[in-house]
Amino acid sequence: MNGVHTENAVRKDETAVRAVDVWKVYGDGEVRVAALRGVNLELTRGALTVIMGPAGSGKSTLLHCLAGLDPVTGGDVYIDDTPVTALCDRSRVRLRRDRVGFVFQQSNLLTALTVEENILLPLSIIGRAPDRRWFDAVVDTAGVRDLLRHRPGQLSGGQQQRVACARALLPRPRVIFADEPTGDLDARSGAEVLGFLRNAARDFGQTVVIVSRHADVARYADRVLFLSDGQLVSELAAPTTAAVLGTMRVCEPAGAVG
Ligand SMILES: Nc1ncnc2c1ncn2[C@@H]1O[C@H](COP(=O)(O)OP(=O)(O)OP(=O)(O)O)[C@@H](O)[C@H]1O
Repeated sequence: MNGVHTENAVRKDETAVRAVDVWKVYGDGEVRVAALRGVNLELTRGALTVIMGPAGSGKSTLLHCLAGLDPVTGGDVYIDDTPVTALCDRSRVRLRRDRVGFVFQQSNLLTALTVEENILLPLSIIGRAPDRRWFDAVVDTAGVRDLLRHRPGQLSGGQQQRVACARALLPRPRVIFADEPTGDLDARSGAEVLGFLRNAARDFGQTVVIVSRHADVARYADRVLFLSDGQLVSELAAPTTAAVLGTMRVCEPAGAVG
């Protein structure tokens, strides 16, 4: 892929994200919900990890806690060796800005800007100039070169989401967190988005974490973790869709797996 390698690529066997006995409790009394109940995990640098589980199992909560978007109730999260959970609000904002990339179900592109301006926006905000070779590699991998002068309103949902992925990757974050990135897309567009994220991990050494409740997402993963009722209950390495469905049937309440 254009011979572009990141600093991440040579440090592939290190731990990029670590959670130690993470708890997240919402509310108290009768409305108390323990969304995460003692989650421990280590995610390897340069791997694409998918966190799966049924609706309400705590996937989004876990992603938000790992990414420093939400404070935890107990336990610790580290990105590299930085203790995310021990940072003050300002430092957490800086960590998210400098070291974390996000892709959400909606692409959240700015409609007044061109595709190119959207992709460059995170760097523009912090006054960093793009490395043109890296920009080209990211744009070509995302398959959006022909769209650079378009505005988001002129793109399909799948194209918009690939632009959002390119925007997340361009600053070379330590981790890209994606929350149901294909939730709004048809199968083909979803496959293109997931293919992009997998290539970012394989070819650029980008650490990627995706949460999803759809078994077909797992075929792009190096590793799948299964969350049930706020706890990690199982995992598979480089799984087939059939293996994922089998594990989901064991892990999930009856009738939850389609
Ligand atoms: N802000 C909040 N306040 C109170 N409870 C919450 C809040 N956010 C999530 N929860 C609860 O925490 C639990 C886990 O929710 P979460 O959204 O993390 O699950 P999920 O696996 O991502 O679900 P889905 O697949 O439907 O998005 C659920 O019981 C949910 O109702």
